[in-house]
Amino acid sequence: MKIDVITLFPELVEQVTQHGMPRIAAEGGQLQLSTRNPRDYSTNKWRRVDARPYGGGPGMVMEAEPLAAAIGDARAMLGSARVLYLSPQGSRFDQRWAQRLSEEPALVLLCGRYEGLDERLVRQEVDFELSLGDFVLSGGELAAMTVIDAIARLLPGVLGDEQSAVNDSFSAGLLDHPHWTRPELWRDAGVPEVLMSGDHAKIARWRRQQALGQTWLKRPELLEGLELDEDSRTLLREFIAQQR
Ligand SMILES: Nc1nonc1C(=O)N1CCN(Cc2ccccn2)CC1
Repeated sequence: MKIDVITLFPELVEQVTQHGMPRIAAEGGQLQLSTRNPRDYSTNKWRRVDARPYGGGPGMVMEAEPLAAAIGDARAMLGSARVLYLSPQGSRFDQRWAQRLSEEPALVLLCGRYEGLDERLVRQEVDFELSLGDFVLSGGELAAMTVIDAIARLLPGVLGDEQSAVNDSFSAGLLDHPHWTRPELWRDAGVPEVLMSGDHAKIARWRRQQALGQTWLKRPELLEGLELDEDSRTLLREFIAQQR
């Protein structure tokens, strides 16, 4: 998968393939990341790419033309690529979006700064507008790096088999089950007996119940979107009964 990121801070975004799963994906050839600075497409000698907003008001707006030219070059290099704009106005990014985007052959990620982009550029060039959440960052770069990380782990061959199980719980729409590791006793707190039993079927069932229970406790709205099978409903009822 090819990703080209249009950003005023290429050196920041390029850090994302220096660590973790994006690094593994880049070294393994599953992910090819490139960056592009809109200032290289500026038509003025100051390399400015922002201007004052029509209608007045604070801050600056990124001009359409340098961004459109950068997108044009990115698309020429990648072949037909969808354009994703990271902004607080977008649809909420989640694991389903990560899965959906990881199936694209190529993406152009657009990182905005200042107060945003000229609306005509958004309307004419942007295919997806996504938000990481209802908060305001300094720019789209950290959001783009987060999206790249979430996509990279889903690319074929990047996660080992044992790790893809981690994905399963999230992609199944549930929160993860809790984890314990050595020492067996820490500050007088031990480990649930079932995890020491060596009974892998029983452990898997207990972990499923914990994932269901933790989701019920912390993010009940996630359960509303799921069709639980009879066994899961039984596990959840048992968990809830134990809470009382
Ligand atoms: N939340 C987020 N999820 O994705 N990106 C963000 C985010 O906060 N930012 C900061 C502002 N940038 C520029 C901007 C400002 C206003 C309207 C559109 N664009 C975009 C990226």
